[in-house]
Amino acid sequence: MLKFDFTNVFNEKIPNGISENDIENQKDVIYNSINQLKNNIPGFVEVVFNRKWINSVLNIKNFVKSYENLVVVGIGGSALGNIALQNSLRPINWNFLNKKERNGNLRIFVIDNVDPDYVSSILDLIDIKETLFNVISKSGSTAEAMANYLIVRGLLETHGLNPKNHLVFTTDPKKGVLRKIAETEKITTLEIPENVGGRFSVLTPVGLLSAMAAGIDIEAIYEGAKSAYNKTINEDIWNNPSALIALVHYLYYLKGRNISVMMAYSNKLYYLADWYRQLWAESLGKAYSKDNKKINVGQTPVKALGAVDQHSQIQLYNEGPDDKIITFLKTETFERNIKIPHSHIEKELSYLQGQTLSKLLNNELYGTEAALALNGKPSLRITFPKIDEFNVGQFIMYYELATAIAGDLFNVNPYDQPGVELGKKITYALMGRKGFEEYNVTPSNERKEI
Ligand SMILES: O=P(O)(O)OC[C@H]1O[C@](O)(CO)[C@@H](O)[C@@H]1O
Repeated sequence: MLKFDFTNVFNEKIPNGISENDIENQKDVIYNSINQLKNNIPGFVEVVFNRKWINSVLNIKNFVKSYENLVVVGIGGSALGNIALQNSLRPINWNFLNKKERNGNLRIFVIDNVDPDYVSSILDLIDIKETLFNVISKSGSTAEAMANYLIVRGLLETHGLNPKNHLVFTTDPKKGVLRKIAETEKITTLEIPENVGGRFSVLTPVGLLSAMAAGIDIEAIYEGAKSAYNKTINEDIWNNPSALIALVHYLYYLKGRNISVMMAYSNKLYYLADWYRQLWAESLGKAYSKDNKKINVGQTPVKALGAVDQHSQIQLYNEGPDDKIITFLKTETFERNIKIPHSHIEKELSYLQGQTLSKLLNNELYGTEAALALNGKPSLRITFPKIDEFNVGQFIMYYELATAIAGDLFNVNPYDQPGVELGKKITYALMGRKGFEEYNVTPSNERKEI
């Protein structure tokens, strides 16, 4: 079970801080929000109470396990959840282990960008004959995902391999070009539920396939997610992590704290912060309210890694503008630990010798947290007793629900992303896609470069 500590959110040293009364005053909005989550269960919650999605992935387990590598091709919500699960629940050196050390499980790669240096370097690493590609796109129209799919497909054909044997399409059940191709060519497909958008889709087959392929216990992730939902639909606001996360971020936003930093004191948890960035940014950064008034709201999510970013960001967090609320992610248990040896007699080093790295890292967290509190900066802390499937499942569901509740507080629709469309259309026009001519902009002539 994750533990949540909001003590430093209510710290009296914070100039223009929030009080427990401020939370109590929002109870009605929260009750409405929770009732919505109970009576009108969102698609991203429904999936974890339905065996269908896990079964759809287990059905192709033997096919998947016959490969050495799984390469996910997708971007945004189709990639970030995969990356977060892989990095938090498998060792950081996973892809360097041999098959026996991986218990027969697959190496996992994610191609989410269209930087040719990056794509080539991943393709260089794998033996294509031993590789299964999971092309993930809800819409089937995202340029980056489709370009990389075409590259992979071309490569398979160049090697004389039957694409059908090396491809899985994870896409909308009815719509989109991937669905059409899959039907014509009888390519294996997994469904992304119609009512679950990309950034909320990690617990659908989008995230489940690569997790299963890496030997991650997907049932335990679901158990964690279910327990988070059950805790969130309780009306005791003080015992409701999702509601409190949403509320403290919203109330501090109203007081000018328009940046939400998630600072993980664990390299494994860092990728959850990356996943959170899309969730919080795309869901809450909106021009219009639910009742169509121009409001231009949103809180900018930033990720940071402890202790590394103490030496790059913390000066700013401690002394810079009062525009941030910080969430610390902590783990009580590391898979491995390292004792710092006694190598010197110099007393400047004696405080380190004989101690462990885990103790140093967590004390760095406490030090940073205390310094921020003394400087009047709000922070909360989420503790993982252990980084395992159950707790990661909880974390994901708590944050998806917090985002839904924050949508009500900010009075925006957390499930759309109209602001992404214009840039996409201009790109289509620049790439010569028919039907998008009106979006053509002249990229170079009118600009001045020095
Ligand atoms: O799965 P798709 O449809 O390719 O979309 C990828 C990503 O693009 C967006 O639609 C826009 O950035 C995200 O919401 C989504 O996660």
